[in-house]
Amino acid sequence: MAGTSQHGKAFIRPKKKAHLLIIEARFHDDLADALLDGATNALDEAGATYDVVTVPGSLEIPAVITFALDGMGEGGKDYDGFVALGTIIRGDTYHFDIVANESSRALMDLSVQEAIAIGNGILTTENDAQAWTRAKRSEGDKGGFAARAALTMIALKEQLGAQS
Ligand SMILES: Nc1c(NC[C@H](O)[C@H](O)[C@H](O)CO)[nH]c(=O)[nH]c1=O
Ligand SMILES: CC(=O)[C@@H](O)COP(=O)(O)O
Repeated sequence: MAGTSQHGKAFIRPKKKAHLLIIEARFHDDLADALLDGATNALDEAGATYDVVTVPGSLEIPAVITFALDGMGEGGKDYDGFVALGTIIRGDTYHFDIVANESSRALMDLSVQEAIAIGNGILTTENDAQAWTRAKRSEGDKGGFAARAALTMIALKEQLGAQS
């Protein structure tokens, strides 16, 4: 099936027992369950631990990462990385482009400017069918992919010397 390759050899695991924050947008509830199932399964398999916070829509995800980063400087919980989960399905208006482009742009800005490990598991699809194919753990498992991507970025940060 097109678009669901897992690129398994690209994934590496951190040496440390990583603790991550999963931020899930539940705008599409059942799809959110499927993405979370994939992400938590991948982190469990890797021996990582995680907290989960829920937001209404994908546009809220990047700010939660900023809240967590601010909290880490103020005695809050430490996170080694972040997993963003959500589904954006095209509707009739330009809103799709706003939500899809701005959520990804903000995640990219955060990852580069703050040097943090983020796995982007926000689906942007034309319809429900495309979303389900990608969200299900038994099919595209994009939640699992995003979690493994976050772990890989944590490992690369370890290897390249930037300490969190
Ligand atoms: N249409 C979708 C949204 N829209 C909601 C926004 O993300 C946001 O919650 C709202 O504008 C309030 O700030 N979110 C998704 O995750 N998926 C969609 O398809
Ligand atoms: C993200 C979307 O496009 C969406 O859910 C909004 O739908 P619409 O553009 O029909 O208002």
